[in-house]
Amino acid sequence: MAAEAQQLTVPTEAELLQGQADLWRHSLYYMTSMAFQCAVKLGVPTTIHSLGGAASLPDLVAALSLPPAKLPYLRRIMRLLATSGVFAADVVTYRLTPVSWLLLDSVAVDGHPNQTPIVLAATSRHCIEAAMGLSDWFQKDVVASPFEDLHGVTLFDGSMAEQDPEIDAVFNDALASHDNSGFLTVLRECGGALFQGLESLTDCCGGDGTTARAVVEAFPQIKCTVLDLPKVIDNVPADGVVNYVAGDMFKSVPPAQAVLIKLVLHHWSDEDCVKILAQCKKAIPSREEGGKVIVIDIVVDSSSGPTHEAELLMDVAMMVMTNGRQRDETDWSEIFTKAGFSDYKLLKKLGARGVFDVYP
Ligand SMILES: C[S@@+](CC[C@H](N)C(=O)[O-])C[C@H]1O[C@@H](n2cnc3c(N)ncnc32)[C@H](O)[C@@H]1O
Repeated sequence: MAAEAQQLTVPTEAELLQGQADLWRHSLYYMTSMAFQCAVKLGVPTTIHSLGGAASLPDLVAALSLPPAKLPYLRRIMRLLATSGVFAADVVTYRLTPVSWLLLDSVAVDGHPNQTPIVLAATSRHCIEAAMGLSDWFQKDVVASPFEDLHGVTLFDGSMAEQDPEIDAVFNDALASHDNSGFLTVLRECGGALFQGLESLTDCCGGDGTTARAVVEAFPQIKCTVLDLPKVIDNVPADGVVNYVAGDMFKSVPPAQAVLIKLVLHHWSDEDCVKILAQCKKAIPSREEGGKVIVIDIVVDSSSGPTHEAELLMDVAMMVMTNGRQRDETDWSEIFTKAGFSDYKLLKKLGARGVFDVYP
């Protein structure tokens, strides 16, 4: 012990000063989230877009109908958000960045729907209070997530709507905008490899059928079925394109040549994923007959940088909000094997998402 203590190197004065600045950063990161939420709620991205893509502070204050006395405060918020990459700034104007392009009302850029609902859900009182309870949660012997432990409901629980319809609507919008984003990129980058030649497909937890309709539009020969909970399916109007089935994926998945399960498994524990995938496997024929499960989900990689940081933040978000987690390729491989699959291929990594073909 003493020998170990002698080897401790005390940080230099300069390092401690840097450490203090880092401590402020880590304690106050939530101010970035709150400033981000504030700009989104005020409608700053859409306003910059409607002003031609560049706006000065006086332009913004006028267009947003803010009291002129708030201009210096808005400057401080915008400076922080420009430093964080949400907006770009030169001496007098603010412009959109890829982040703020994702937050425009009525503008879906390259099939990415407006991501405002995600910002509002992630920065909602429900999520923040659950995250604030993490240390208490660690000391309790409970299996429920901090969110469920605090609020008494899970994210997909029907009783959330009864308890608080407003926040239930925020979460439903957030899930829809999150899950529907980026699928056109998947179709473009690996649609042929995934869907060419398929006769039928079940989208397990396919929500309102947005993904299934995009598949049928690109591959009209595929007969698509969407499975989701009754509370979701009961509110989806028949469209004559997709067959909607209300059910529970833990009990059975409608049979098809392939099952798609997109951005679902990261919400569930390893044990639950094995149960869900086992039901998916029951729904498909053998590999020789073209049977496969298409898993699209986050794959944590070992690199560093903003995408990796986003993957780790999403991992802790899953810990706080659900019993799920984000997984690296080895974790996914173990789950596929435990669920009885013989082989898999990671076809593509698109941003943080991985696209897998998993074979029975
Ligand atoms: C994260 S969303 C996935 C949406 C969809 N896969 C997409 O990419 O657009 C989760 C969906 O799972 C559904 N769900 C949750 N539990 C389910 C269950 N036991 N059986 C069927 N669907 C379920 C929810 O209603 C919700 O629509």
